[in-house]
Amino acid sequence: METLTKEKGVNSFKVFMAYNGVFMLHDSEIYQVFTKCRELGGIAMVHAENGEIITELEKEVAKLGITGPEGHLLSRPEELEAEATNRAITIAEQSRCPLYVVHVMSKSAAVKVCEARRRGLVVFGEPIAASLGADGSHYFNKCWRHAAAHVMSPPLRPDTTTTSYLMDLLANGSLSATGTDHCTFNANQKALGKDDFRKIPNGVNGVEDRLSVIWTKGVNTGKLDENQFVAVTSSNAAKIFNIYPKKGHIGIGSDGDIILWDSQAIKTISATTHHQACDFNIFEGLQCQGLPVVTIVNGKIAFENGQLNVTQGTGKYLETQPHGEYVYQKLKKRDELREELIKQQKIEREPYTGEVFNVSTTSNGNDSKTSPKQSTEQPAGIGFHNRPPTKAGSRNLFDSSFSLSGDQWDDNQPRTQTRVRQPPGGQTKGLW
Ligand SMILES: NC(=O)NCCC(=O)O
Ligand SMILES: [Zn+2]
Repeated sequence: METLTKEKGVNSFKVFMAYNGVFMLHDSEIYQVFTKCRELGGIAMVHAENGEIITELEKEVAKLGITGPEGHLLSRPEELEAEATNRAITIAEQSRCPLYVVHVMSKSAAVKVCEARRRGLVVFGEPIAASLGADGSHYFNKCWRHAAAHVMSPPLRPDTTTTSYLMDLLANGSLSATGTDHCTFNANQKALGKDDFRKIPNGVNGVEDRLSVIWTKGVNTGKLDENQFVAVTSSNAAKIFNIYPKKGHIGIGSDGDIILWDSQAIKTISATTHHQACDFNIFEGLQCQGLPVVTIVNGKIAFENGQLNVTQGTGKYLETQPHGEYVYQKLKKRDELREELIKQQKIEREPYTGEVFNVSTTSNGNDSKTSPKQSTEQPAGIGFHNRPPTKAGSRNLFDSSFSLSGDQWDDNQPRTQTRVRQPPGGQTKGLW
């Protein structure tokens, strides 16, 4: 990560909480990535789904005889997206790392992003063209090819109000930018999973249609105004990833990447007319009003009159710098204040000078040495368990510190009786 940031112009890192056994990271690993990311001034990105539970649900669904694409949806309920989103936010908060949640697909995951932002955390949520323009009913389509073409993760949601809900959250600033997660496969590639939904390659289209889908579903419905459209499709992302105003802005000094937009132009999206090397389009049949009519890239016309005019190899790698102000300015200030606050909470004490006993409570790996030792110090013959500590060094939870007779392992150590004069619930004369 350090090499990428310092030498290769990379300022964001995506971690996966799904794809168990392949890309999935565990919480401690995510914490380490986020901590490093924060140290480098980068932005952590997350694919938020609970990969371990997905594996279990996949097995259950398959056991019930479901092999088709609907199994993909049934084993990835939106609660698993919301849980992981919340967990990623929690880890980001603890590591004080800015977080960008990619492909927000469900209402409940989006709500987790909203709640975090309401608490002032530096968290951004990105719905995509697919979650704003399509829904999960397609997984139940009778045609295998059709259903499989929609397989992506997290999946499209069967709740058909999800698309407009996510658009509302873009409009009120709770979600920040829109992406596509464009990752297409032809039917014969999706067919890897023809007998087992778990083997269908994940991914759908989005790049070509993103702007028209968002204009149609966002601006034409009165949810977004034109300026918000520009913000959520372009300038917000440029700010978050620290390439503004080179990108995301029209002005002197900015790159000549511009589209001319015709808000009245109409087209019906179809795989038969699109410009993508893919035999399916998840927006097939969607009538869009609002289209790019001319696309200018780096000052040159790349698309006009429905014709693409690009030369392979003219794209440029864009380096991104860490510690972008838009994301990091307030984080730096917060760090200063946090350090101050922690210092203020330090308590000056006289050092403890009494005796120190070994006890059975081991809470971390460092105590593992004392645990076997203390077990030999227990009074002999009273029948306590003597299990060694767990691999992680914690007390073995099967190892009780009590015996059936009521004896306790430290009965040989002196105890003092305590009279509680002001117990909760009122005074008593008895002993507690
Ligand atoms: N999203 C998806 O299904 N495919 C792309 C890989 C990923 O981000 O999960
Ligand atoms: Zn992903």
